[in-house]
Amino acid sequence: MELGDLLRPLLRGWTIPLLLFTVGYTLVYLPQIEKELDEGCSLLPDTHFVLYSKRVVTTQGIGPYSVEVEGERIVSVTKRSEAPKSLPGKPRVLDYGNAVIMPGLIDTHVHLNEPGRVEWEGFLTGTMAAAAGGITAVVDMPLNSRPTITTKEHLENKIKASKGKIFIDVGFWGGLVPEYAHNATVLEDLLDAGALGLKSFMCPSGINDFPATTAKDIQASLPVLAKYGRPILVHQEVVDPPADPAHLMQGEPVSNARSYQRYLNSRPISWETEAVRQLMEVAKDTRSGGVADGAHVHVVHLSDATNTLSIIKEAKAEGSSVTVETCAHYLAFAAEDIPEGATQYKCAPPIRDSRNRELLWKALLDGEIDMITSDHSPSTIDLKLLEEGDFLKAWGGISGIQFSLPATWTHGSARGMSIEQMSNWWSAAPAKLANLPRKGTLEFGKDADIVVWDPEASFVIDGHYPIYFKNKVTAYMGHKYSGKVITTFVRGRQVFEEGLHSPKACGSPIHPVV
Ligand SMILES: NC(=O)N[C@H]1NC(=O)NC1=O
Ligand SMILES: [Zn+2]
Ligand SMILES: [Zn+2]
Repeated sequence: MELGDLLRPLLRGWTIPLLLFTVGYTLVYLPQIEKELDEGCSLLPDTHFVLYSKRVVTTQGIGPYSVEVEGERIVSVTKRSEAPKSLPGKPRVLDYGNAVIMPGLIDTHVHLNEPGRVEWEGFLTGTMAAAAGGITAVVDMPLNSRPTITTKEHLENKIKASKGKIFIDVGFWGGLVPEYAHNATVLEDLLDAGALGLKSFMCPSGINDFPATTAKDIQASLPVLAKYGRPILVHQEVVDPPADPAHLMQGEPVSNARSYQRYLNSRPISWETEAVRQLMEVAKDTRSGGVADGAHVHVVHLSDATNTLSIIKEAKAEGSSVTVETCAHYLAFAAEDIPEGATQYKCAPPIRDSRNRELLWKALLDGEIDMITSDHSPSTIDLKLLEEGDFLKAWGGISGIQFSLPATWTHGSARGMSIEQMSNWWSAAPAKLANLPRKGTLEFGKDADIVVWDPEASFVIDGHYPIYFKNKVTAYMGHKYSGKVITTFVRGRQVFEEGLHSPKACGSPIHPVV
């Protein structure tokens, strides 16, 4: 008698119980485990629910819609004049009345600084602030974490460090530095490891381990990026003319260092214009049939709209694959209003005068600037030198990720911006830049990344206002804004509601679509 013959009668009696066990395990027990894993990820117990309001931003326009969410996705977007009824056995209906329901904001320019400079910021605090500001995804810059993210190993290490610490989804830009700019293998490894694109500086970055690239270095990276269809983002300042060394952190003490105008003069418009001129020259390679057809050049944080923008406009018109962002702080503040010694307003390129601010707004409304970011670039409070108020030596970087939505709305609505335009600059356009096809709009099948906010509610950011980023120094302090975030959903999980975050941080690292 063989073993099989022995087992056969045994198995015969066991077949049905075994089958039942397997089916039960798969249908009941496994989902239970998944649910437990997910427990604490959402403030809402439901995994199937409907959001309703009179002002939902859809691809068909803004109006009364219900948005049905099941699991991590949007499963329907339906126009209807009244909220559906909450009935037993049916998905719960969350009726937000006249509030705005909009795709979550995507901020493609943030410095979370972890690992390495966690005293400046970190995954946990940075993404808590983002969630409270209605941001559902960010793309993190390769600096100022330490080490900077210039190799595959560094990126893998960073992705590991984010585990269990992100409340929203986080993608990563890799860093382009002179050392590897001409080394296709290192760049390909970095892109294979998950960098959504590359980022480089055309001037000193403020930290020693992220040196500046020349236009030639950038040009060398473009064919590699073309192969992957990914962008390079460039900090568009070159030290030209090199007349004033005062902006350098280690410079000799100079008189008038508390004067904002003094700082502004130290980083003239010509720095931006010349960098963009050089950059648009190499961006010609991205044109159809060019050696870098498939790559894309993105100008970050445009501050100057007087001389620089026309060069970008021309490059676009001539067929180069180019986009440009500006930041919420350039749209919210003006040099004339910055008090002496108020280094919380120091950033690079600098905030310019109010006439320039109006030109930035005009360029956005005319479609010449593609999108907005926060360039949330915090440091420890001591590096801001608030007591000395020394603009020349203080860390250059504004913390503001939590206030991007209200600042943009307050200043934009005063200039005729619509909610849909804002949504385009803060969600659809950045989703396109980072190539996140599942994000950026409220549509069937997309990630349920959603912000609900009240455009009419206003508030003052004062000492009592809950600020979630680590070092609570911000240019937005003391200002009044309208546009209050009510709640934020990330892939169907309610991660923030009225001052409360979900108990667990269940955001995911974003991997490139291949
Ligand atoms: N290193 C760094 O984050 N620099 C940023 N800060 C800023 O104001 N502009 C920048 O590029
Ligand atoms: Zn920059
Ligand atoms: Zn930056």
